[in-house]
Amino acid sequence: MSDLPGIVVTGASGRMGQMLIKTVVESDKARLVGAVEREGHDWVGRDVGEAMGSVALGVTVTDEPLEAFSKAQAVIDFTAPAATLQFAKLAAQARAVHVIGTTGMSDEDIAQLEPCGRHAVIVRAGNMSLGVNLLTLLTQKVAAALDEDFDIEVIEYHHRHKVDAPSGTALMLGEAAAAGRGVALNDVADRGRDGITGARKRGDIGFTAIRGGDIIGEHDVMFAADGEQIVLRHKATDRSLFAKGALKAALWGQDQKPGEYDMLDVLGL
Ligand SMILES: NC(=O)C1=CN([C@@H]2O[C@H](COP(=O)(O)OP(=O)(O)OC[C@H]3O[C@@H](n4cnc5c(N)ncnc54)[C@H](O)[C@@H]3O)[C@@H](O)[C@H]2O)C=CC1
Ligand SMILES: O=C(O)C1=N[C@H](C(=O)O)C[C@H](O)C1
Repeated sequence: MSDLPGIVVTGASGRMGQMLIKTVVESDKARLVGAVEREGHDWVGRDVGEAMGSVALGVTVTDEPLEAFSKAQAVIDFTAPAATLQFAKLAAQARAVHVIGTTGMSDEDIAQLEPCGRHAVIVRAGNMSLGVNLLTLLTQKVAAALDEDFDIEVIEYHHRHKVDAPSGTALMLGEAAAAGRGVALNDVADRGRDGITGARKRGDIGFTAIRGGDIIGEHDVMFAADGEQIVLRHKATDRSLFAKGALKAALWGQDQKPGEYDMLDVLGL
Protein backbone atom coordinates (compact mmCIF):
# COMPACT_ATOMS: atom_id res chain seq x y z
CA MET A 1 0.00 0.00 0.00
CA SER A 2 1.50 3.31 -1.09
CA ASP A 3 1.76 6.35 1.22
CA LEU A 4 0.69 8.68 -1.58
CA PRO A 5 -2.56 10.58 -0.89
CA GLY A 6 -5.57 8.67 -2.21
CA ILE A 7 -7.88 10.65 -4.48
CA VAL A 8 -11.52 10.07 -5.39
CA VAL A 9 -12.85 11.72 -8.56
CA THR A 10 -16.58 12.41 -8.72
CA GLY A 11 -18.44 12.84 -12.00
CA ALA A 12 -15.99 10.26 -13.38
CA SER A 13 -17.50 10.05 -16.86
CA GLY A 14 -17.69 13.82 -17.40
CA ARG A 15 -15.39 15.96 -19.54
CA MET A 16 -13.48 17.05 -16.45
CA GLY A 17 -13.95 13.74 -14.59
CA GLN A 18 -12.06 11.82 -17.28
CA MET A 19 -9.35 14.46 -17.47
CA LEU A 20 -8.95 14.34 -13.68
CA ILE A 21 -8.67 10.55 -13.63
CA LYS A 22 -5.97 10.70 -16.30
CA THR A 23 -4.11 13.42 -14.40
CA VAL A 24 -4.21 11.56 -11.06
CA VAL A 25 -3.16 8.25 -12.62
CA GLU A 26 -0.23 9.90 -14.44
CA SER A 27 0.91 11.74 -11.29
CA ASP A 28 3.69 10.39 -9.09
CA LYS A 29 2.34 12.41 -6.13
CA ALA A 30 -1.10 10.81 -5.72
CA ARG A 31 -3.04 7.62 -6.43
CA LEU A 32 -6.57 7.08 -7.65
CA VAL A 33 -8.64 5.22 -5.03
CA GLY A 34 -12.18 5.91 -6.19
CA ALA A 35 -14.41 7.06 -9.03
CA VAL A 36 -17.99 8.16 -8.38
CA GLU A 37 -20.88 8.56 -10.79
CA ARG A 38 -24.57 9.26 -10.27
CA GLU A 39 -26.98 6.43 -9.50
CA GLY A 40 -28.20 4.72 -12.65
CA HIS A 41 -25.21 5.81 -14.77
CA ASP A 42 -24.05 3.00 -17.06
CA TRP A 43 -20.42 3.32 -15.84
CA VAL A 44 -21.38 2.24 -12.29
CA GLY A 45 -19.90 -1.21 -11.56
CA ARG A 46 -17.33 -0.98 -14.37
CA ASP A 47 -13.57 -0.49 -14.11
CA VAL A 48 -13.08 3.23 -14.70
CA GLY A 49 -10.06 2.78 -17.02
CA GLU A 50 -12.00 0.35 -19.22
CA ALA A 51 -15.07 2.59 -19.19
CA MET A 52 -12.79 5.38 -20.48
CA GLY A 53 -11.77 3.07 -23.34
CA SER A 54 -8.31 2.39 -21.95
CA VAL A 55 -6.51 -0.13 -19.71
CA ALA A 56 -8.07 -1.36 -16.46
CA LEU A 57 -7.08 0.76 -13.46
CA GLY A 58 -8.39 -1.53 -10.72
CA VAL A 59 -10.92 1.12 -9.59
CA THR A 60 -14.62 0.31 -9.96
CA VAL A 61 -17.02 3.20 -10.55
CA THR A 62 -19.42 3.48 -7.63
CA ASP A 63 -22.61 5.40 -6.83
CA GLU A 64 -21.88 5.20 -3.09
CA PRO A 65 -19.81 8.32 -2.41
CA LEU A 66 -19.38 7.96 1.37
CA GLU A 67 -17.86 4.51 1.05
CA ALA A 68 -15.41 5.84 -1.55
CA PHE A 69 -14.59 9.04 0.37
CA SER A 70 -13.84 7.12 3.58
CA LYS A 71 -10.86 5.47 1.84
CA ALA A 72 -9.49 8.76 0.47
CA GLN A 73 -7.45 11.76 1.57
CA ALA A 74 -9.06 14.03 -1.05
CA VAL A 75 -12.12 14.26 -3.27
CA ILE A 76 -11.91 16.18 -6.54
CA ASP A 77 -15.36 17.24 -7.60
CA PHE A 78 -16.34 18.82 -10.92
CA THR A 79 -20.03 17.89 -11.15
CA ALA A 80 -23.17 19.98 -10.54
CA PRO A 81 -24.30 22.19 -7.62
CA ALA A 82 -26.77 19.73 -6.01
CA ALA A 83 -24.24 16.90 -6.17
CA THR A 84 -21.45 19.10 -4.80
CA LEU A 85 -23.54 20.09 -1.76
CA GLN A 86 -24.16 16.41 -1.02
CA PHE A 87 -20.45 15.59 -1.51
CA ALA A 88 -19.38 18.47 0.78
CA LYS A 89 -21.27 16.92 3.70
CA LEU A 90 -19.84 13.47 3.00
CA ALA A 91 -16.28 14.71 2.52
CA ALA A 92 -16.54 16.58 5.83
CA GLN A 93 -17.80 13.37 7.48
CA ALA A 94 -14.84 11.44 6.01
CA ARG A 95 -12.43 14.33 6.89
CA ALA A 96 -11.24 14.33 3.27
CA VAL A 97 -10.05 17.48 1.48
CA HIS A 98 -12.82 18.56 -0.90
CA VAL A 99 -11.64 20.32 -4.06
CA ILE A 100 -14.65 21.92 -5.74
CA GLY A 101 -14.47 22.97 -9.38
CA THR A 102 -18.23 22.90 -9.89
CA THR A 103 -19.66 26.22 -11.08
CA GLY A 104 -23.20 27.58 -11.19
CA MET A 105 -23.57 27.48 -7.39
CA SER A 106 -25.89 30.14 -5.94
CA ASP A 107 -24.98 32.31 -2.93
CA GLU A 108 -27.30 30.07 -0.87
CA ASP A 109 -25.45 26.97 -2.08
CA ILE A 110 -22.10 28.51 -1.18
CA ALA A 111 -23.36 29.42 2.29
CA GLN A 112 -24.19 25.75 2.87
CA LEU A 113 -20.50 24.85 2.55
CA GLU A 114 -19.61 26.82 5.68
CA PRO A 115 -20.46 24.10 8.27
CA CYS A 116 -18.57 21.52 6.16
CA GLY A 117 -15.48 23.74 6.20
CA ARG A 118 -15.44 23.49 9.98
CA HIS A 119 -14.58 19.79 9.74
CA ALA A 120 -12.52 19.48 6.57
CA VAL A 121 -10.48 21.51 4.10
CA ILE A 122 -12.48 22.86 1.14
CA VAL A 123 -10.74 24.45 -1.83
CA ARG A 124 -13.23 26.00 -4.25
CA ALA A 125 -12.57 28.02 -7.40
CA GLY A 126 -14.49 28.67 -10.59
CA ASN A 127 -11.19 28.24 -12.40
CA MET A 128 -8.19 26.21 -11.21
CA SER A 129 -5.64 27.61 -13.67
CA LEU A 130 -2.68 29.77 -12.69
CA GLY A 131 -3.39 32.14 -15.58
CA VAL A 132 -6.96 32.96 -14.61
CA ASN A 133 -6.12 33.38 -10.94
CA LEU A 134 -3.34 35.77 -11.88
CA LEU A 135 -5.78 37.57 -14.19
CA THR A 136 -8.14 38.19 -11.25
CA LEU A 137 -5.34 40.12 -9.53
CA LEU A 138 -4.56 42.11 -12.68
CA THR A 139 -8.26 42.86 -13.16
CA GLN A 140 -8.57 44.15 -9.60
CA LYS A 141 -5.51 46.35 -10.10
CA VAL A 142 -6.68 47.82 -13.41
CA ALA A 143 -10.20 48.42 -12.05
CA ALA A 144 -8.73 50.22 -9.04
CA ALA A 145 -6.57 52.42 -11.27
CA LEU A 146 -9.39 53.53 -13.59
CA ASP A 147 -12.53 55.47 -12.77
CA GLU A 148 -16.08 54.85 -14.01
CA ASP A 149 -15.32 56.60 -17.31
CA PHE A 150 -14.15 53.07 -18.16
CA ASP A 151 -17.09 50.70 -18.61
CA ILE A 152 -16.22 47.15 -17.48
CA GLU A 153 -17.53 44.22 -19.53
CA VAL A 154 -16.71 40.55 -18.94
CA ILE A 155 -17.12 38.38 -22.03
CA GLU A 156 -16.84 34.59 -21.77
CA TYR A 157 -16.78 31.94 -24.49
CA HIS A 158 -17.49 28.23 -23.88
CA HIS A 159 -18.47 24.99 -25.64
CA ARG A 160 -22.08 24.24 -26.56
CA HIS A 161 -22.56 21.79 -23.62
CA LYS A 162 -21.99 24.29 -20.81
CA VAL A 163 -25.11 24.61 -18.65
CA ASP A 164 -24.40 27.67 -16.45
CA ALA A 165 -23.90 31.36 -17.25
CA PRO A 166 -22.09 33.55 -16.51
CA SER A 167 -19.23 31.09 -16.11
CA GLY A 168 -17.60 30.66 -12.71
CA THR A 169 -14.51 32.35 -14.11
CA ALA A 170 -16.49 35.33 -15.40
CA LEU A 171 -17.94 35.78 -11.92
CA MET A 172 -14.46 35.56 -10.35
CA LEU A 173 -13.28 38.28 -12.75
CA GLY A 174 -16.40 40.35 -12.07
CA GLU A 175 -15.81 40.03 -8.31
CA ALA A 176 -12.20 41.13 -8.81
CA ALA A 177 -13.25 44.17 -10.85
CA ALA A 178 -15.88 45.10 -8.27
CA ALA A 179 -13.34 44.73 -5.46
CA GLY A 180 -10.96 47.03 -7.37
CA ARG A 181 -13.73 49.63 -7.54
CA GLY A 182 -14.69 49.11 -3.90
CA VAL A 183 -18.26 48.02 -4.69
CA ALA A 184 -20.27 44.82 -4.24
CA LEU A 185 -20.69 42.89 -7.50
CA ASN A 186 -24.35 42.12 -6.70
CA ASP A 187 -25.07 45.89 -6.71
CA VAL A 188 -23.53 46.56 -10.14
CA ALA A 189 -23.77 43.32 -12.16
CA ASP A 190 -25.72 43.54 -15.44
CA ARG A 191 -26.16 39.88 -16.37
CA GLY A 192 -28.56 39.87 -19.27
CA ARG A 193 -29.46 42.44 -21.93
CA ASP A 194 -32.39 41.91 -24.28
CA GLY A 195 -34.87 44.32 -25.84
CA ILE A 196 -35.07 48.05 -24.99
CA THR A 197 -32.64 47.96 -22.11
CA GLY A 198 -31.97 51.69 -21.88
CA ALA A 199 -28.48 53.13 -22.01
CA ARG A 200 -25.69 51.49 -20.05
CA LYS A 201 -25.68 52.52 -16.38
CA ARG A 202 -22.45 54.18 -15.29
CA GLY A 203 -20.49 51.88 -12.97
CA ASP A 204 -22.23 48.67 -14.03
CA ILE A 205 -20.18 45.55 -14.72
CA GLY A 206 -21.69 43.77 -17.72
CA PHE A 207 -21.55 40.05 -18.56
CA THR A 208 -21.90 38.37 -21.95
CA ALA A 209 -21.89 34.59 -22.47
CA ILE A 210 -21.04 33.08 -25.86
CA ARG A 211 -21.78 29.33 -26.33
CA GLY A 212 -20.59 27.32 -29.32
CA GLY A 213 -18.64 24.34 -30.64
CA ASP A 214 -15.84 22.93 -28.54
CA ILE A 215 -14.39 26.14 -27.06
CA ILE A 216 -12.72 25.06 -23.80
CA GLY A 217 -12.92 28.46 -22.09
CA GLU A 218 -11.96 32.02 -22.99
CA HIS A 219 -12.44 35.16 -20.94
CA ASP A 220 -12.03 38.85 -21.74
CA VAL A 221 -12.27 41.73 -19.30
CA MET A 222 -12.80 44.90 -21.28
CA PHE A 223 -12.35 48.41 -19.91
CA ALA A 224 -13.97 50.66 -22.51
CA ALA A 225 -13.78 54.47 -22.38
CA ASP A 226 -14.29 57.21 -24.97
CA GLY A 227 -11.45 56.84 -27.46
CA GLU A 228 -9.70 53.79 -25.97
CA GLN A 229 -10.19 50.23 -24.71
CA ILE A 230 -8.07 47.90 -22.62
CA VAL A 231 -8.75 44.15 -22.91
CA LEU A 232 -7.30 41.56 -20.51
CA ARG A 233 -7.66 38.05 -21.95
CA HIS A 234 -7.21 34.44 -20.88
CA LYS A 235 -7.59 31.53 -23.27
CA ALA A 236 -7.58 27.88 -22.14
CA THR A 237 -6.58 25.48 -24.91
CA ASP A 238 -6.43 22.26 -22.86
CA ARG A 239 -8.65 20.99 -20.00
CA SER A 240 -5.63 19.34 -18.33
CA LEU A 241 -4.82 22.85 -17.09
CA PHE A 242 -7.82 22.73 -14.73
CA ALA A 243 -7.17 19.12 -13.69
CA LYS A 244 -3.53 19.84 -12.80
CA GLY A 245 -4.63 22.85 -10.74
CA ALA A 246 -7.22 20.73 -8.94
CA LEU A 247 -4.68 18.01 -8.11
CA LYS A 248 -2.29 20.68 -6.82
CA ALA A 249 -5.10 21.94 -4.56
CA ALA A 250 -5.83 18.41 -3.29
CA LEU A 251 -2.16 17.91 -2.33
CA TRP A 252 -1.82 21.41 -0.83
CA GLY A 253 -4.95 20.79 1.24
CA GLN A 254 -3.34 17.84 3.05
CA ASP A 255 -1.30 20.25 5.21
CA GLN A 256 -4.01 22.82 5.96
CA LYS A 257 -6.40 23.29 8.86
CA PRO A 258 -10.14 22.80 8.17
CA GLY A 259 -11.62 25.85 6.44
CA GLU A 260 -12.63 27.28 3.08
CA TYR A 261 -9.84 28.22 0.68
CA ASP A 262 -9.44 29.23 -2.96
CA MET A 263 -6.77 28.86 -5.63
CA LEU A 264 -5.09 32.13 -4.66
CA ASP A 265 -4.33 30.43 -1.32
CA VAL A 266 -3.05 27.29 -3.08
CA LEU A 267 -0.90 29.24 -5.54
CA GLY A 268 0.33 31.69 -2.90
CA LEU A 269 -0.73 34.66 -5.05
N1 LIG B 1 -13.13 25.23 -11.76
C1 LIG B 1 -12.61 24.90 -12.95
O1 LIG B 1 -11.40 25.10 -13.21
C2 LIG B 1 -13.48 24.24 -13.96
C3 LIG B 1 -14.79 24.00 -13.65
N2 LIG B 1 -15.59 23.30 -14.52
C4 LIG B 1 -16.94 22.99 -14.03
O2 LIG B 1 -17.00 21.61 -13.71
C5 LIG B 1 -18.34 21.16 -13.84
C6 LIG B 1 -18.38 19.91 -14.72
O3 LIG B 1 -18.00 20.24 -16.04
P1 LIG B 1 -17.91 19.14 -17.18
O4 LIG B 1 -16.99 18.04 -16.78
O5 LIG B 1 -17.67 19.86 -18.45
O6 LIG B 1 -19.43 18.60 -17.18
P2 LIG B 1 -19.98 17.16 -17.58
O7 LIG B 1 -21.45 17.32 -17.75
O8 LIG B 1 -19.17 16.59 -18.71
O9 LIG B 1 -19.69 16.25 -16.29
C7 LIG B 1 -20.40 16.32 -15.09
C8 LIG B 1 -20.42 14.92 -14.52
O10 LIG B 1 -20.97 14.95 -13.20
C9 LIG B 1 -21.79 13.80 -13.05
N3 LIG B 1 -22.74 13.97 -11.96
C10 LIG B 1 -23.80 14.81 -11.88
N4 LIG B 1 -24.46 14.60 -10.73
C11 LIG B 1 -23.79 13.63 -10.07
C12 LIG B 1 -23.98 12.96 -8.82
N5 LIG B 1 -25.02 13.26 -8.01
N6 LIG B 1 -23.09 12.01 -8.45
C13 LIG B 1 -22.04 11.70 -9.23
N7 LIG B 1 -21.81 12.29 -10.43
C14 LIG B 1 -22.68 13.23 -10.84
C15 LIG B 1 -22.46 13.65 -14.42
O11 LIG B 1 -23.02 12.35 -14.60
C16 LIG B 1 -21.31 13.94 -15.34
O12 LIG B 1 -20.56 12.78 -15.63
C17 LIG B 1 -19.13 22.35 -14.40
O13 LIG B 1 -19.75 23.02 -13.31
C18 LIG B 1 -18.05 23.22 -15.02
O14 LIG B 1 -18.39 24.56 -15.11
C19 LIG B 1 -15.13 22.84 -15.70
C20 LIG B 1 -13.84 23.07 -16.07
C21 LIG B 1 -12.91 23.81 -15.24
O1 LIG C 1 -17.75 24.42 -18.04
C1 LIG C 1 -16.55 24.55 -18.44
O2 LIG C 1 -16.11 23.90 -19.39
C2 LIG C 1 -15.68 25.47 -17.72
N1 LIG C 1 -16.12 26.00 -16.61
C3 LIG C 1 -15.43 26.87 -15.75
C4 LIG C 1 -16.20 28.17 -15.62
O3 LIG C 1 -17.44 28.12 -15.48
O4 LIG C 1 -15.59 29.24 -15.62
C5 LIG C 1 -13.98 27.03 -16.07
C6 LIG C 1 -13.60 26.89 -17.52
O5 LIG C 1 -13.78 28.11 -18.16
C7 LIG C 1 -14.31 25.75 -18.21
